[in-house]
Amino acid sequence: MFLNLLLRLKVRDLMPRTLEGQITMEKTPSYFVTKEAPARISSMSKGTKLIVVVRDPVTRAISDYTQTLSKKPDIPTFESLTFKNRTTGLIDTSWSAIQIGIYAKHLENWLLYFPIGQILFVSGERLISDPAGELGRVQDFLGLKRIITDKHFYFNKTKGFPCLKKAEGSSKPHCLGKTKGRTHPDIDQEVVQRLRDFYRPFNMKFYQMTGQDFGWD
Ligand SMILES: Nc1ncnc2c1ncn2[C@@H]1O[C@H](COP(=O)(O)OS(=O)(=O)O)[C@@H](OP(=O)(O)O)[C@H]1O
Repeated sequence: MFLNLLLRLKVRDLMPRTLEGQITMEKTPSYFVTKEAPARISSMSKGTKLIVVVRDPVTRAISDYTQTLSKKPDIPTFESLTFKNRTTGLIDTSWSAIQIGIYAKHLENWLLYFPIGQILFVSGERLISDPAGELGRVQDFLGLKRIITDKHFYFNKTKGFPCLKKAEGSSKPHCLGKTKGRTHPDIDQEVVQRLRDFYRPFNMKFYQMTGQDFGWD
């Protein structure tokens, strides 16, 4: 209880003051999967708008593994970490790369504290194929004028991703850094298929809960 209060005070202390006409934002990838986060955020401010970027959980798991591999090249293969028992095909749901992609389960936790309308789900896939469209949804959700449009983006062939025509406060184009948009290792297609089958029911539940079909199957 004391720790909870301390953490609340700390987060609030770290946040800048929000003046009239300003929005204060805070971003941490792990919030969505942190058990204590909904209660803490709700007790700090019930009206907080929440934005969650989600992508196909299978690609997400591979992306997560790619990130770990870049820091620890000696870890076991993705295939061996995926299974508790490869012969029976039992998936290791305690591996965080797998666990995080069970979005329906994490969302249930948030819905105990926030109405679904207070959460915007951004498609990670559309953020790449149509960044302006997806950011249009974000601006609408936040009650902002649609300032960021198609005009702000171009597709950078070398990077293989959309980039900004001009970075903030600069006249130069800007792409995200090297750690965003890495090449993923080739994963055994049988393992990928097994993971698709594993996530399907959770994805369906997630589509139902959010009223959005993310098209991951
Ligand atoms: N415009 C643009 N440029 C580069 N990358 C883009 C872009 N839009 C979305 N993405 C995808 O963002 C993925 C990296 O985001 P992260 O998962 O690291 O984000 S976070 O740190 O968890 O917030 C990253 O995942 P990987 O491809 O696995 O590297 C990208 O697919």
